[in-house]
Amino acid sequence: MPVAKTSAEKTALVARRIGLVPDFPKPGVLFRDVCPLLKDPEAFNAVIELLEEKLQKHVGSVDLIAGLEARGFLLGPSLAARLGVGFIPLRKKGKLPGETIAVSYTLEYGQDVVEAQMGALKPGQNVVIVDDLIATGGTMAAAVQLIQKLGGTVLQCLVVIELVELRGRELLEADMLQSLLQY
Ligand SMILES: O=P(O)(O)OC[C@H]1O[C@H](OP(=O)(O)OP(=O)(O)O)[C@H](O)[C@@H]1O
Ligand SMILES: Nc1ncnc2[nH]cnc12
Repeated sequence: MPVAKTSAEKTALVARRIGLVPDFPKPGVLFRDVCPLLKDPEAFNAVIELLEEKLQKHVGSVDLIAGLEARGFLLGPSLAARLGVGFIPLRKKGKLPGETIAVSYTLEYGQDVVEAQMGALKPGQNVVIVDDLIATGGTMAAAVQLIQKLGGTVLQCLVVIELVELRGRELLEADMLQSLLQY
C-alpha cells in the first residue's frame, strides 16, 4: 500500500508537473502549463485534494463550483464532484446558449469577455470560483462580478498558480484568493 502523502509532498509533486514555456502565446510571456499535471493521475489527485483542503473553512457551505474557460474546466468538475456539489461554466463570449450575462476584462496578453447563463445559480447561493492560474487578476475579478450579478455570493477564488508579481489578488477582496503555488 502506498503511504499517504502530506500536503507539502502533494504540493511539491504538483509543482514538478507544471510545465514552463517561454514566449507563449506572445514574446515575453513565460507560460505555466498545467497539461503535464493532468497526464499524471497521482499529481491530478493531489491537486484536487489540495484544492479541497483550501476550502476547509467553508465545509458544508459551498453550493456550486464555477470554473473559468478553458483551464478552470479541467479542475472544477472534479473538485465539485469530490465536494458533492454542482459545477457551472463561465465561458468566453458567444459560447453559452440561451440568455447570458457578460463582463469584459483585460488580460496579461489581450482583451476578453466572460459570460454565464442567466439562471446558472439561485440568488443567495454560495459559489467557489476555480481556475488554473491568476496573473493580472482581470479574469478572476470579472468572474466574481458575474457571480455577484447573478445574485450569488463568492466564498472563495481558488487557483493552482498565482503569478505574484502581477498582483492579481489586489483586484479581489482581501483573503478572497487562495493559491497552491506562488511564483
Ligand atoms: O489573471 P489574468 O491576467 O486575467 O489571466 C489569467 C487567465 O489567463 C489564462 O486563461 P486565457 O485567458 O489564456 O484563456 P484560455 O484558458 O481559454 O486559454 C488563465 O487560464 C486564466 O484564466
Ligand atoms: N504566464 C501565464 N501562464 C499560463 N497562463 C497564463 N494566463 C495569463 N498568464 C499566464
